[in-house]
Amino acid sequence: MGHTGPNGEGGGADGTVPTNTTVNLPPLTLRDVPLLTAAAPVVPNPISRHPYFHPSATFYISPGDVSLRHAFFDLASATPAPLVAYRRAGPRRELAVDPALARAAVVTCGGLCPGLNTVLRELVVGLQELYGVRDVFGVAAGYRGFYGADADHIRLDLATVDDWHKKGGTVLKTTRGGFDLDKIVAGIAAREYTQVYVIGGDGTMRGAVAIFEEFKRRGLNISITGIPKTVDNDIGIIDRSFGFQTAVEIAQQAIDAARVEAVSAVNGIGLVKLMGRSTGHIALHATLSSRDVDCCLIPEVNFYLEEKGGLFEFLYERIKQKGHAVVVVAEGAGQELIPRTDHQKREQDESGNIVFLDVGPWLKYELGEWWKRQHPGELFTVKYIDPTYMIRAVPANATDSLYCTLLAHSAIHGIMAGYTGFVPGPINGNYSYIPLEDVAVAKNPVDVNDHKWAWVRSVTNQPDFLNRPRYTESAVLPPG
Ligand SMILES: Nc1ncnc2c1ncn2[C@@H]1O[C@H](COP(=O)(O)OP(=O)(O)OP(=O)(O)O)[C@@H](O)[C@H]1O
Ligand SMILES: O=P(O)(O)OC[C@H]1O[C@](O)(CO)[C@@H](O)[C@@H]1O
Ligand SMILES: [Mg+2]
Repeated sequence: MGHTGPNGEGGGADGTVPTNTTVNLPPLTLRDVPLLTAAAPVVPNPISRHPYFHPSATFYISPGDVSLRHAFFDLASATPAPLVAYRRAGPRRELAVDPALARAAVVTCGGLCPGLNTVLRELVVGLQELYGVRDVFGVAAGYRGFYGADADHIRLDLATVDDWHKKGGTVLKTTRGGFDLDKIVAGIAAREYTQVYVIGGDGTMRGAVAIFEEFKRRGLNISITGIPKTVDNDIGIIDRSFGFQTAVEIAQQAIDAARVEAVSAVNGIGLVKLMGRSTGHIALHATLSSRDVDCCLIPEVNFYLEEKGGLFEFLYERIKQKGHAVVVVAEGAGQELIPRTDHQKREQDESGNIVFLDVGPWLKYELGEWWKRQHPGELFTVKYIDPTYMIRAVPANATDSLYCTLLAHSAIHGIMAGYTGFVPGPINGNYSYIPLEDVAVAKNPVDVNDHKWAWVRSVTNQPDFLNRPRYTESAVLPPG
């Protein structure tokens, strides 16, 4: 069978396209990244003069190279979506920045994530070894470090960062909050930084956009790039964020332990809570990797506890079938079901993120109470495991280390080419430069209509919770 062209063109009477026929694709839009307005005169890339490494003819990215946002196209669609392209990341033959005049600042913001130190190390290594940038500074403790004391600006060199990739966390320290745009930009200008590398999650990217705009408003010839970090994998457009795969791997240990505890009890349930505020990627991938999970609860899927088709009835049935059950719950799942006080409804962290209630102990308690009511006298055990910080406070695994290295180097190549206000990241495996403003607003929820969630459902055989009987409102405690 052939494929139908976008407008039914090129095919036989039935509208199909014979194989090996050229098909007209929709127009292509380049989501370009900005260039520094006052880029320096063109400088040949110093990598060309490297004493040991002689770049091949294809080493440099050509000015016309782009990567496509979507790898799949529906040739049968009558209204095909426009194609979106991004500039390919990588070294350019000619630079718009003179490395001899560059002064770089690197900073980490937001929560921890495996690989932060690897990115920091590779930024220093790439800037100094590949491009010969002498002045590289680590800014301590997140955005507030930019307007902190002299001691918050730490000169970095190859010797200093040598073993950083072996360490979890961030040697530079990180904080939430403290985003004072005027003070940050004034601090950057006062220290005469010419390029700024910001490593952080969605909030950090929104901050970087504000800094980028302020640079423009003040006419400052300083470039900025955001290197996306989030263990939750909740940043859109890019394939995934670094540290995520390490977190999924470490989560296996918690699921294994939960299974052992559940199997070894009479009517045992092993309950594991994993990170994931607004997205359930860690829980989803940990479930698919483990194969031992009977039910995976994520923020994107509403569930209910009691009544027909609910979680508890399902778990009871599963225990009757095989003697035990394992449940993985993402921290953001079921938040609307947990009773909360007015104060709890308003609570925020320093960055303004809503503070979630702890779904794990709540679920364990509700499950225990339900069992006592429904099955009095029957033995029952829930073992609850909360590996929250254990899955992110570790060094990156091999896959993430490689990823962090390529991200850091992509960021440097882009900055040296004169780009600013961009995020480096893989799109369908191709490292690309994406406008910061696009990444700052692009979310990455689990698509419950795509194959991945269907795989979870087929691996766990869990209910879809669509036949919710009586719960229609959030459970809310009376004021006080
Ligand atoms: N809308 C915004 N505008 C400017 N700055 C922001 C904004 N949102 C957050 N920030 C700042 O960005 C920094 C990091 O934000 P946040 O604590 O939300 O972490 P994050 O970058 O989202 O990382 P993660 O949530 O993955 O740990 C903080 O200093 C915060 O003040
Ligand atoms: O306790 P902290 O450091 O504020 O971070 C917790 C949050 O950070 C994240 O790991 C995102 O980085 C979330 O999954 C989690 O809710
Ligand atoms: Mg965030």
